[in-house]
Amino acid sequence: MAPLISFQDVTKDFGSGDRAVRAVDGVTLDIEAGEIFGVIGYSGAGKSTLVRLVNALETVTSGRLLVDGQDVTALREAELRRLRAGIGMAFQQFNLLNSRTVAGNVAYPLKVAGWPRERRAARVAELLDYVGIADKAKAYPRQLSGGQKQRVGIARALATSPRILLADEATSALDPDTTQDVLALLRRVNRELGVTVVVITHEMDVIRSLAHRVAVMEAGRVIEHGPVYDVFAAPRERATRRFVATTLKDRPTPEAVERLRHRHPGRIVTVGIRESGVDVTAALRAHGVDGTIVFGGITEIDERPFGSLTLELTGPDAAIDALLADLRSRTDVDDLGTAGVPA
Ligand SMILES: Nc1ncnc2c1ncn2[C@@H]1O[C@H](COP(=O)(O)OP(=O)(O)OP(=O)(O)O)[C@@H](O)[C@H]1O
Repeated sequence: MAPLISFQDVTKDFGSGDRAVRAVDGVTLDIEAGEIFGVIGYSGAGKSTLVRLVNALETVTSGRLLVDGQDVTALREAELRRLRAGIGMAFQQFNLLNSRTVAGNVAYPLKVAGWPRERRAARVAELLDYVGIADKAKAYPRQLSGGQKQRVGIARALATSPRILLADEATSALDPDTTQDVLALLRRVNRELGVTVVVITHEMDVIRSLAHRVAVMEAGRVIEHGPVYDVFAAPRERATRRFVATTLKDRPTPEAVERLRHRHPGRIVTVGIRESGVDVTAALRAHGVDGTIVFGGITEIDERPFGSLTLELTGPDAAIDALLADLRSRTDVDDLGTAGVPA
């Protein structure tokens, strides 16, 4: 099946001459129908610009961008309107109309699309019910919490039953609990309504708990992309490693290793815990080595186990070496050595 969104060497420049800024730089990337695709990067990396090209809020400078098989750069105004009707967008700052009620905000895109009043009312009721704020229909945005405002934003984005939902830092203004609620809603939108969701974020936790695949952006370029699990398990680029480190914190920093050495004179190693399953305890027993867990963390990414354990190993050197060789054949092992004898 052809991808729903296909960036083909897409570049976007703002301004020209000395003041030109290349916000998106030669991006080639496919987003498949039905997936939740995450785009992560630090501020200014070009994430917002990249997704704003999809609904033609920005125009492509060079390259080709296909959305649902159509070359966006070649579309005329009437066709662009149709394209945009098939793409919803949720924003960090919600972008609600403060002078309109919740129902009025959700009805707005339907009005623009020419829906008659009765059908609009029924659709709004259905949407508010779906996002869980049916009781707020008559409230005004200023009377809502951030999470409620984002539910309105998502209901509005879904009003015309788009195939694609672009969520630009949709949870960045929310507290952690509310963030989880909104992420759960986005997951439902994807699973139950079959909407392809593109999330932009600078938070790896959002990617970890929501996305199937991820692209990491830096200075306008996609520096790495793939299934979230694979990118987490084997990050190739420095920026990616930094993002991964922010979410799990399972591996000791150099300072923490120093502290560990003071408390634990034995050999310290970090063993990756992966889906392939490594029974560390059984391996210790088999090689006659004692192990004390001194650091670590295991979580799930895409519902698969992921993390690491750092252990202090004590026993004959040869036995420890044999143990490490055995573990290395099954997972990644980082040998941090012993106090005074770094590996
Ligand atoms: N309309 C514009 N005119 C000029 N430069 C722009 C415009 N929009 C974005 N840029 C520049 O393009 C680059 C990428 O910005 P963009 O907003 O896409 O990044 P981002 O990764 O989404 O960052 P943030 O998370 O801070 O929004 C930045 O250098 C920004 O200053």
